[in-house]
Amino acid sequence: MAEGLRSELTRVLDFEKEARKKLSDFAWHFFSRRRDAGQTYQDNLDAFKRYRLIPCNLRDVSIRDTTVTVLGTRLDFPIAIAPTAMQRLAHPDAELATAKGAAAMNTGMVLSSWANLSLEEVAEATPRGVRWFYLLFFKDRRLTRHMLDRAQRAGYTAVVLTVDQPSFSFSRHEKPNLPPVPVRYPNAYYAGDPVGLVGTVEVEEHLRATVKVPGTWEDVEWVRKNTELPVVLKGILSVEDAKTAVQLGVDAVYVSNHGGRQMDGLPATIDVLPDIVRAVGGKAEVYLDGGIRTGTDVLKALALGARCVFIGRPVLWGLAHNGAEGVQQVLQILKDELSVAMARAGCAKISDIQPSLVVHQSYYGITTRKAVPMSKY
Ligand SMILES: Cc1cc2nc3c(=O)[nH]c(=O)nc-3n(C[C@H](O)[C@H](O)[C@H](O)COP(=O)(O)O)c2cc1C
Ligand SMILES: CCCCCCC(=O)C(=O)O
Repeated sequence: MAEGLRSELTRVLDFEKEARKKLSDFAWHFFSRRRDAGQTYQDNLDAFKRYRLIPCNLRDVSIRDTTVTVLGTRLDFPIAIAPTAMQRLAHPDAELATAKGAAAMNTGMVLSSWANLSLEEVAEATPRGVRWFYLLFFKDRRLTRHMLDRAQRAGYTAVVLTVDQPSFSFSRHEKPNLPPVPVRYPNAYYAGDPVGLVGTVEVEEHLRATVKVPGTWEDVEWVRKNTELPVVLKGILSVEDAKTAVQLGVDAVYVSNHGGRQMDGLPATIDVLPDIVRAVGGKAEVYLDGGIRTGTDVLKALALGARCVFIGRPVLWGLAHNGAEGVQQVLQILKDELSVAMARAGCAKISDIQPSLVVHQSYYGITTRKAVPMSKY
């Protein structure tokens, strides 16, 4: 671990415990939230353990190179930050701290449209960072275009469209998921007010009127044709969707089940990854998130065809623990663990990580059945 980042917390899950101590009840429950019984959330974690690693020994792995190129940009390691809403709930520096932590590690960050700071504020604080922007679908396409232009002008280098949210928690049939205190969403608001929205009722009304749910393939096509930025589709789980995405010319397919927050009963992302990689057939980059907590999780995802993985909650735990430095610590732990795992697996560089490194436990006749705990959330 880099000097200055020494900590008693040596594993990513240590940060979860620390975050619990620091976060308000609302923030803790919002971040931990999982849909219904939490089966998908839990399966994201358990599924990684169902894959076994078969190392190749006696190779020279004394020097490891974890660098990777993602959408043409070089990252020091293939672990980046997934978009997560409302980071002010974790730390007063909110998305600024996350961006600084990512930039310090030379990896990428996706800024959420539900960020509490404007995309320009985040960009100004980390001019050399690698930043992508998660864009909402808006009913008014002039607003979509306005946000695309803002993101590009501020130096964001890709647009991420989240396609697994055909409804939001603020839709009428669900309990609102908005914080009890006034918040700013300067990237979700229009009408030229730079402060953004405050107040729960106002937010809900505005969002119902403005945000287009569900987005459709037509919206994806429109965005692709109306921006020079590469387009990433986040939330793909089916082969059919992956094929359509490729046909529409998207640049990357991002396998995600929204960390189990959107719908329960979905498969673990690592389990669907090989089929998606096959369907994409090298015509777009493939990413994955959901349940990544260790370097061996990352190694398995890369072996099964992901070019890069993203982490959601672990970053929020690091942020809650210690702002930008906490985010950096979480990333450093995963980077170090990946490097060690690569050495033990016989891989000196990322391209040495091949599918033959991973075998599903069913190959050995092992069929673990684990009870799914009922969620407390
Ligand atoms: C508190 C929270 C807020 C999130 N907000 C967004 C969001 O604004 N947009 C989005 O596409 N995904 C959002 N996600 C999903 C993450 O991008 C990611 O898919 C998920 O957290 C990955 O699982 P992990 O937390 O196990 O790493 C959110 C997740 C959490 C935990
Ligand atoms: C009104 C704000 C809704 C934010 C939804 C963010 C999200 O994707 C999540 O999983 O939470």
